[in-house]
Amino acid sequence: MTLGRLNHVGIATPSIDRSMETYRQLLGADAIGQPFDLPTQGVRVCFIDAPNTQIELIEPYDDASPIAGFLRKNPAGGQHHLCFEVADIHAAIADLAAKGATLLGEPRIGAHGTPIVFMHPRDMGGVLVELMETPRDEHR
Ligand SMILES: CC[C@@H](C(=O)O)C(=O)SCCNC(=O)CCNC(=O)[C@H](O)C(C)(C)COP(=O)(O)OP(=O)(O)OC[C@H]1O[C@@H](n2cnc3c(N)ncnc32)[C@H](O)[C@@H]1OP(=O)(O)O
Ligand SMILES: [Co+2]
Repeated sequence: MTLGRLNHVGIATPSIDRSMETYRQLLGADAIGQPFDLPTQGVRVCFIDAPNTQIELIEPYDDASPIAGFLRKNPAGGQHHLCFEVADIHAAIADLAAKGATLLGEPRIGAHGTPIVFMHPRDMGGVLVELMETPRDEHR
């Protein structure tokens, strides 16, 4: 596999509404999307566009959400994951498995409508990494 673009930085928050306001007021963010639910991933999501990447605000959708677990340990929220693009998610998974990395489950459709998969943080120096297949019309 080849490392692709940094697609987004995932930020866990107990309140998307409050976080949107913080990014708007303190950082001058002016391209803030509408929040939407993604029950299959257990999250409510809102994207903020920065010039070179996106911030993904994520709030738990329910108590079973991975973000609910994260917030129990970090009640104020915080940096949760980095998401890098890959050209072919199945090729990336095969390559990583051959290198002994642990993938967290099967690929699922993520917030950008393409398959995503997560790597265990212990393989990446304590950083939770999401791999996302680049949308077809954005291959470069
Ligand atoms: C919006 C949709 C989608 C997109 O399209 O972009 C998303 O981004 S969805 C985002 C939410 N989904 C996920 O996070 C799915 C993958 N995550 C998981 O499977 C789990 O959260 C986990 C990473 C396996 C951890 O879950 P769990 O084992 O239940 O929690 P523990 O608290 O026991 O943690 C075990 C171990 O991992 C460390 N950890 C947990 N979360 C993180 C994190 N975000 N970053 C870095 N490290 C993390 C935790 O500290 C434990 O470490 P040790 O104590 O050293 O064992
Ligand atoms: Co993400």
